[in-house]
Amino acid sequence: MAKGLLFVISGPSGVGKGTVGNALREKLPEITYSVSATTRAPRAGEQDGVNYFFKTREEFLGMIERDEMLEYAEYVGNFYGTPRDFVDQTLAQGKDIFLEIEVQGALKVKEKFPEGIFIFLLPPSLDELKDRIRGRGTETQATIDHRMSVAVDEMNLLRHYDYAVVNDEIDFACKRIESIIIAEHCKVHP
Ligand SMILES: Nc1ncnc2c1ncn2[C@@H]1O[C@H](COP(=O)(O)OP(=O)(O)OP(=O)(O)O)[C@@H](O)[C@H]1O
Ligand SMILES: Nc1nc2c(ncn2[C@@H]2O[C@H](COP(=O)(O)O)[C@@H](O)[C@H]2O)c(=O)[nH]1
Repeated sequence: MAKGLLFVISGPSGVGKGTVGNALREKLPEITYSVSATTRAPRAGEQDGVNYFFKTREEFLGMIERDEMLEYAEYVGNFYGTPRDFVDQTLAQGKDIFLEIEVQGALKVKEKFPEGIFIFLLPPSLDELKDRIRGRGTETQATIDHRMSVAVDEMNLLRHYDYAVVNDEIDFACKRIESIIIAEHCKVHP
């Protein structure tokens, strides 16, 4: 059986990875998403095992020691990582898998899966990015400032990606990503 394709969608915090991801899941219910582990505290409404696997720092470090992470990164004071087994099992079943992760982690995945498809979601502008993070209402002013300063460094790493998708309108961004998925599956040498 042919293995599935691994898609990585990344981009700065607040650009809309989660929002576009949710819209894609509605349109393409067959898509499998990896659920990350994090040491960040849950936000209101977030559920363990659905949005993230919420871990203590000790539990997370244990997962790293046992080599259970495909990649992990420390981002704005918390650890985030992709559990390896679920990704391997999904690909082995011939299904595509989608990772929604920040840029340091995406580059680590690229070292291990150079055949992966790396999509960078861009904001229409930095001002719009700041408005989106602020508008979400989940971060303190200090965290917004920290995330914005990281965002500038992250956008300088766009050259390592295969595709750049501007998230101006959710529907347009979804269509662009759907087109990438279709094109990747039509490749003679995927
Ligand atoms: N195309 C868009 N136009 C306007 N607002 C948007 C758009 N896409 C997302 N948003 C809004 O921007 C905010 C941030 O979106 P979202 O939480 O999906 O970003 P994210 O990239 O997943 O963030 P993080 O990396 O911090 O998890 C949300 O309030 C969302 O409703
Ligand atoms: N390297 C990884 N980054 C991840 C993972 N899961 C999520 N993320 C990214 O972290 C930031 C912050 O997320 P938030 O939920 O606190 O806003 C964001 O860019 C996520 O995409 C992961 O497994 N590895």
